[in-house]
Amino acid sequence: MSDPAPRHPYPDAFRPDEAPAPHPLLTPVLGLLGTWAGSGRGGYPTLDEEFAYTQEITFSHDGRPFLHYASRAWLVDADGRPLRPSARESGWWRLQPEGRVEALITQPTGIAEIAVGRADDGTVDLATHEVALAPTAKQVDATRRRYTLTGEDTLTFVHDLAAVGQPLQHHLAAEFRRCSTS
Ligand code: HEM
Repeated sequence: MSDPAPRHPYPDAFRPDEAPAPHPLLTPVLGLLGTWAGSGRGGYPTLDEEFAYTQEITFSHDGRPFLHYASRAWLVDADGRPLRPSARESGWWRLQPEGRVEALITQPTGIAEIAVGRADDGTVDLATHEVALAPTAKQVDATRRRYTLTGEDTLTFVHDLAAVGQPLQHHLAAEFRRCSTS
């Protein structure tokens, strides 16, 4: 009798040297594969004060020309102790020729973004192509996300936001270290 609930036969890879072999179109983003943890600060003109946060990001692939992307953040106090869960999102980065990227990203706050941009020489720069909002979501008009590999195991991230009547401007900046992949 066959197993009624077989495990998925095509698990994701989190390292370039892990099976399955990465699709050639993933070459410009191979340095991002894996799990990253870091901390950052954020703010916005509509908020009373800045905030500090910690964030985990994971990029993986299954041999096809897209990355699975997942991010979860939590607010922390001045000593880095967790205060509460914060932004969470996941999606797909579809790699195209010449390092072009089409990213589909959704958040539990009712925001779905399609961002387009380029991956090149250790940086990924994504800007909004379209935003779709659930009926009760806050107004978000555009974002810009820049990821920069500053070393094999270090990554910076900056995020600009045009939302709730404000023009595109700084919302987040963070620095990450690669988590061990053994
Ligand atoms: C690490 C990721 C992020 C963190 C830690 C973060 C944190 C925050 C915090 C603390 C607030 C204030 C409201 C609250 O206390 O919850 C906020 C507001 C907001 N964030 Fe973020 N955020 C993140 C990513 C994003 C992204 C990716 C978007 C949009 C695509 C976004 C859009 C907004 C909007 C629209 C507001 C509401 C501003 C207002 O109503 O005045 N955030 N964020």
